[in-house]
Amino acid sequence: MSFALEKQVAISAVLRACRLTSSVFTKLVTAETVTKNDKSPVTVADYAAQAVINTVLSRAFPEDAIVGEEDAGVLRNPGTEEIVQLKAHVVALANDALSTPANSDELPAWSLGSPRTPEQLLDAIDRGQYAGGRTGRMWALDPIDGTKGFLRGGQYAVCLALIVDSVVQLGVMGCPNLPVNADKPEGEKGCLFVAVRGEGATQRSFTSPTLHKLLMPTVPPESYQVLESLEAAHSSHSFSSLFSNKLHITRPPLRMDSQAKYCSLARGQGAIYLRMPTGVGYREKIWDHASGSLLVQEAGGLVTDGRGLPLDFGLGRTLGENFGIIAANKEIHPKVIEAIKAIQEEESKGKSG
Ligand SMILES: Nc1ncnc2c1ncn2[C@@H]1O[C@H](COP(=O)(O)O)[C@@H](O)[C@H]1OP(=O)(O)O
Ligand SMILES: [Mg+2]
Ligand SMILES: [Mg+2]
Ligand SMILES: [Mg+2]
Repeated sequence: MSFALEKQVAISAVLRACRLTSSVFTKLVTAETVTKNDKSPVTVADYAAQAVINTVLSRAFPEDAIVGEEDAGVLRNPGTEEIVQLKAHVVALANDALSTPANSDELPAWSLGSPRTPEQLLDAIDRGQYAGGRTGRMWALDPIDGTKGFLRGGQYAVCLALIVDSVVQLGVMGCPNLPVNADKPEGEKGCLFVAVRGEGATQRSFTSPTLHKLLMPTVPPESYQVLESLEAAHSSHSFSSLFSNKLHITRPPLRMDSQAKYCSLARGQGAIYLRMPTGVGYREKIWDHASGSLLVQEAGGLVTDGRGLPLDFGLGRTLGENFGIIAANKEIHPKVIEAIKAIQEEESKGKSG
């Protein structure tokens, strides 16, 4: 199945959300960032982008479920003047993003309906509360993946995937701060990555609708480089350094926030995306890996957990008991799994010896 309509709708929704997040960044004030219960940040832009994308999806596919990262709980109980203003700003940004004219290849604003009331937009955010599961159609949405990257002006991605009966069929990611040409870091920024299962991985700029095919290159061992999280709390940097020693990798790790790592890997930067657990029992979320893992697979790579097991998108909102994430091209991937096993064996011998 080609999912042509789903692809067009997802591209339009992600591009609208990316324009919104980019416009917010330059004007963001501290009061517009809230700390969630898990201590991670959420900003006015995360809420507004989720409102925009869920509104577009609900209009095009009213029956589809959505598993989105954010919920509107904080905005529904405005206990302080700051939250009242945050809610007003979310509403204004979302309505603005839904009503501005788009490029000719996108869904036109008129097709998205008239301005939404605050209640409609909060309801749109909360359409993302679906619990996930084994069967049926559902969208996985991360309105801003890498909120810390967004806040520091680094990499972040607006990530949307369609999952049907636990299998990711479509992935669309917008990376506003990623250069269109990886070899020209100071050139035009704003890349959209699109993958459809069985049809390949593609990239385009935000401004031109032409999709360019991505194929992961063969990488000689002396050019291996590890892609990993910038945040040491998100993946084990110490394991990564043991791993680099094991494979005699001399290049320093390429650290960046968000699923921009999958995007970079798919277009030939780095060679191995290594995300090993830090040991605090964090469960990876499906919206953090659905679109990126499909992109890498469609570009010719393999994505599994650290034991070589496939990622299971049918377990609910998380990937369950998965152990880390490994993405690499098909030649390198088995070597990575082997190296991880060897390090773990050495570590356990060290502990028992
Ligand atoms: N303790 C954690 N371990 C692993 N990933 C985390 C943790 N806390 C948050 N994340 C999520 O990891 C992703 C960012 O990882 P990376 O380090 O690859 O940029 C984000 O989705 C982030 O959420 P968020 O979407 O809120 O930014
Ligand atoms: Mg978050
Ligand atoms: Mg995320
Ligand atoms: Mg997020």
